[in-house]
Amino acid sequence: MPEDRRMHDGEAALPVPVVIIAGALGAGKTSLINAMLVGDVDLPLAVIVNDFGAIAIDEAILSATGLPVFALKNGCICCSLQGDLLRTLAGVLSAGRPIGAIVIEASGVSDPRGIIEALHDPVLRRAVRLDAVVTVVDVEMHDVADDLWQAQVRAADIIVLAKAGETAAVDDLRARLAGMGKTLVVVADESGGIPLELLVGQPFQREGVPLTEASLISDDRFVHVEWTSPRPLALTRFRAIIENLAPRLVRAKGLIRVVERPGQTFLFQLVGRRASLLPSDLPVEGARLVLIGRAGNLDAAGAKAELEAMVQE
Ligand SMILES: Nc1nc2c(ncn2[C@@H]2O[C@H](COP(=O)(O)OP(=O)(O)OP(=O)(O)O)[C@@H](O)[C@H]2O)c(=O)[nH]1
Repeated sequence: MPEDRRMHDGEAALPVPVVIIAGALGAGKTSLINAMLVGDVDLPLAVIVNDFGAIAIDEAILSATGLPVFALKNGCICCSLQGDLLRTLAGVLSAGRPIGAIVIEASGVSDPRGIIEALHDPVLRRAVRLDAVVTVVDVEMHDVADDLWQAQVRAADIIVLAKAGETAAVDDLRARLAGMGKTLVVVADESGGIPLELLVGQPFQREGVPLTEASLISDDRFVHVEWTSPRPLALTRFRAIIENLAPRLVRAKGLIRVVERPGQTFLFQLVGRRASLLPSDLPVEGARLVLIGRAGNLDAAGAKAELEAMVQE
């Protein structure tokens, strides 16, 4: 069981453990954190989440657990938001509530080395201690040739395999990861989680990650569309638009209401070609959507115009 780092009067505070959760867009990072938060955790946690855009879907999902969630929006914490991360961490630590550990969910476009570097801030290092860098890998959908995927894997102390279906696929992936020097590989349970004890308590020893401005993989290879509607959507029209855009989407998520089911919110998720629309208790007026694609492939303005036309019809 991780030690309790609550501050008591007159006691010097121990550094608060920090866990970074990294991984490709849609790999299963939020699901992993959600499963850990709703599990029987005997440690007061705070979560910092880096949604890619201003429409903070992950923040909404994780806030539903009732635990304190702090969002970093409009950028990527590994590069443009490093200063925001440090300010947010300072804010979490000085908020006056007991904090046993801080979980940072990186955006799917983050190179974890930028976050690790930010945590080396000399002042912050007295207050926080990086215990583990976790990279979530989607067993079915990952691109081993992608340099961002490789950077995320190489930076990890522990790899969590999400969406593990066929044993053969898991075995193949384990072998590939072993070839990259990654042998601490855990398969997420049915809820998408792993025991928090694996991550917090004993910091992993890691070699310094050599990092230069030039070697950090920036987030400008992706473009995103953020779109809100005050009115519910026609489901058939929404489906047709998403099917049309899907070949150019890497990731999409959002909360929508549909005219066919008044009063019910749905959580829309798309990773690659796999989409789901599930009832949700999260509030939304009409729709809040984020679509992400590769720069040069997704026409962000065109996609937004299509969505806009849907509610004008
Ligand atoms: N079957 C299955 N689905 C999963 C698992 N983990 C995540 N998913 C689904 O995969 C989709 C993306 O999951 P998220 O947890 O939002 O992924 P993420 O890495 O946080 O996504 P971004 O923050 O957008 O990069 C959702 O539809 C999840 O329900 C898993 O272990 N098994």
